[in-house]
Amino acid sequence: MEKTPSYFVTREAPRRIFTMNHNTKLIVVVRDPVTRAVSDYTQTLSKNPGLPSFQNLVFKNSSTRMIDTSWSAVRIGIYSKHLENWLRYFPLSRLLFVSGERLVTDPASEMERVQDFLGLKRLVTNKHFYFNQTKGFPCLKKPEGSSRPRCLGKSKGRAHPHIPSDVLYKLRDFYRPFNLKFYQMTGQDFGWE
Ligand SMILES: Nc1ncnc2c1ncn2[C@@H]1O[C@H](COP(=O)(O)OS(=O)(=O)O)[C@@H](OP(=O)(O)O)[C@H]1O
Repeated sequence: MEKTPSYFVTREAPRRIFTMNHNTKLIVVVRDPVTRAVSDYTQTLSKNPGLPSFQNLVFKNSSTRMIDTSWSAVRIGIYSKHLENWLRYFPLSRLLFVSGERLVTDPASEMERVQDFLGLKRLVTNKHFYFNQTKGFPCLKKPEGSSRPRCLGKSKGRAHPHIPSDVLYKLRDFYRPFNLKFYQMTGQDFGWE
């Protein structure tokens, strides 16, 4: 097993992985691309506090308010475009799309889908998770090799900065057709508004 968020959006990755093993099963966690962009920005901001504001980066120029698709935080969320590249090499049945939202609201059922997809026994179930009020996310009750509960680290589930709502609307409008295309391609409605 191997993971990195960048595989899904790297042009050469499908061909390379297909050449390595054409039976590879691929699991992709996707979340609302607008929240994803803000999350991506938040992560970069944490490493570079002098970064311009989100609204400065998201538009090509502030008067036309055209979305800057060359900004990686925006580009990565155009899931339908990336999926097209993968479908040149892999049938849809080799890909599983996990909902990032349901991974938070109902991790056990998303983990069931993962285990079924991999042909594994459903060993990870509801009883392995609890909702940690302080973290604001589900955590593992008892990870393997430990008797203590474990949440993901500080860099997962960070507070996002406030982004003006008109900026978010613009971005939402931008993604809408790509999201619909993605729902059609995957046969899954992720419910991003
Ligand atoms: N259980 C649990 N605990 C904490 N965080 C959770 C959990 N489930 C999903 N998430 C969401 O995961 C987001 C971070 O994952 P990333 O994909 O950005 O990580 S990485 O790219 O592999 O570094 C992170 O995004 P941010 O909220 O923007 O920090 C979380 O929303």
